[in-house]
Amino acid sequence: MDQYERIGELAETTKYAWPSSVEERLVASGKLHARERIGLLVDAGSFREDGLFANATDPSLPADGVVTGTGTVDGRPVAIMANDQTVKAGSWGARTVEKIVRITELAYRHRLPIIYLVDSAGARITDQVELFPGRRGAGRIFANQVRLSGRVPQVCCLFGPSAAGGAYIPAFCDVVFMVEGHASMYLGSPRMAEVVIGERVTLEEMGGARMHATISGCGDNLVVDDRGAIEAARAFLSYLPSDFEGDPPREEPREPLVPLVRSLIPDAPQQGYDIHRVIEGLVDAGSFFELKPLFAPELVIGFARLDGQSIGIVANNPAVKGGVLFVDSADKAARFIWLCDAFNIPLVFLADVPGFMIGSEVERQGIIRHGAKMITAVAEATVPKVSVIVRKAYGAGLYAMCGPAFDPEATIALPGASIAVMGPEPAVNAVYYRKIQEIDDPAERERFVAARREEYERDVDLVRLAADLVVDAIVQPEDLRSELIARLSRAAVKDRHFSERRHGVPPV
Ligand SMILES: CCC(=O)SCCNC(=O)CCNC(=O)[C@H](O)C(C)(C)COP(=O)(O)OP(=O)(O)OC[C@H]1O[C@@H](n2cnc3c(N)ncnc32)[C@H](O)[C@@H]1OP(=O)(O)O
Repeated sequence: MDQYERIGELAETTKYAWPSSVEERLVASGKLHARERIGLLVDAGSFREDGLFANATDPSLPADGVVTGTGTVDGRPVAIMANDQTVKAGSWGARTVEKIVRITELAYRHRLPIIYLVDSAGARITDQVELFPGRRGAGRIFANQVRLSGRVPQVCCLFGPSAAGGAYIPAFCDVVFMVEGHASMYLGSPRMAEVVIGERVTLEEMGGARMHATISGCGDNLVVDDRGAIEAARAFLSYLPSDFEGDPPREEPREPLVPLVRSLIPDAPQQGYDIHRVIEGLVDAGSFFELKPLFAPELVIGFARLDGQSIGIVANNPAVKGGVLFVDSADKAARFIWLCDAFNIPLVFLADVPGFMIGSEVERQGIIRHGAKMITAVAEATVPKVSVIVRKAYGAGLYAMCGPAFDPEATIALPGASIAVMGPEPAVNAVYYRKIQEIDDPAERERFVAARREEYERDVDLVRLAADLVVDAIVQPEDLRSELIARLSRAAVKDRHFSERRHGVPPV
């Protein structure tokens, strides 16, 4: 066998010579191999691999357990890292780490979105001296990811474990799609927790996909299988530019299937309704791509298209907990606003918010700090932003949903909207508490409260707010879509300078 043939054969065996036991395990688990995942992700024939022969002197470690390279997705170049779970559970040896470090550096230099296809046991414990502590050890992956953040999109599809150090790759990504039943993320495995801190929990309780998508917020969306994760990654990328200086791709405009009509929004401020119906009535048909739908669902975030242009939507959902803002909803909004602002995606806020939650439980959780984080993100966002008061915006909820003080291109109200420091009931109670207590006769007390309530509502009448230039326009529901399209297209030339400084010190 000459050198040409030898190299050809080595390349083939490195890529495809999986032992039959591996093949059987993959089929039984319903999982795909790293190379099959890449094949689904990129445009056919576009993948160019680096470091195929890493550790080629050890045939038990093909490519050292990771596939890296570049390809195109919908014609746009991307960088890819895919753990090979069939090689020592996708653990990272010294060459694995060097390959991951290199692909992150290439993504930085060439401004390529990077997709991490993760299925890994973390550091290869048996090789720790070579891979763990040095300048180009595993820590370098995370240092590079932090430098990439906001420069190019970073997407994680999580197909299996991402144990210990490996859990930080998803953590630094803009989005994490987790395959339900397979994906997990944890710093210490259940086995380790039992030994070290005496805790006995299942893998799902410790770091399963559903737990992270509903409770910790470390996962964004659950998907049913490997193909679903890849489809989600491709869809996510379709809303984003390739780097922080690019414009998001445009698509053909599509009218909503069912336009926004008044009857979708109940008049009574406390009555619940699903904000998804309002979103669907505004955006291009089928374009809403919700993120974190199971985490803090009282606030809805996601990408959509308006007249073919990518937008980010931040909307209160009165169908869940009345749309009140909590610690998690504030965090969810803040990170999404940062994402949109980093990648030039205009923001539309749909406010129907009674304010932030009150009570000792949320105070202990730091609701003030978390709320301030959301308000920081809103204030710092320099992309075009439009705030729509759908029905009500009370208290600091108005600020968090990009009220007039936060430089939206416009504050638009629907005709039934109200803006106030708080709802009428608590306001009357706050101001007249003692007087109300002093009235013994229940009927008289009711009359007194009703009269004060009427005075309060006169003060915050929408026409009065428009007369005082608090709102820029009052728009009928059926006209809101065209109003948003016109205002966002005119704001495209906006000066995005914010403040002379290195960076703020936000409350996080
Ligand atoms: C920066 C700090 C760090 O990242 S420290 C890394 C700590 N990592 C861990 O504690 C994870 C340990 N591994 C596991 O829990 C399991 O292997 C997981 C990931 C759940 C996968 O399980 P399963 O699919 O059943 O595979 P398996 O256990 O049979 O392993 C297959 C072969 O891979 C090996 N392996 C696994 N993990 C590591 C590792 N971290 N370092 C070195 N080798 C590892 C196993 O020993 C096994 O090897 P072999 O096939 O028996 O030769």
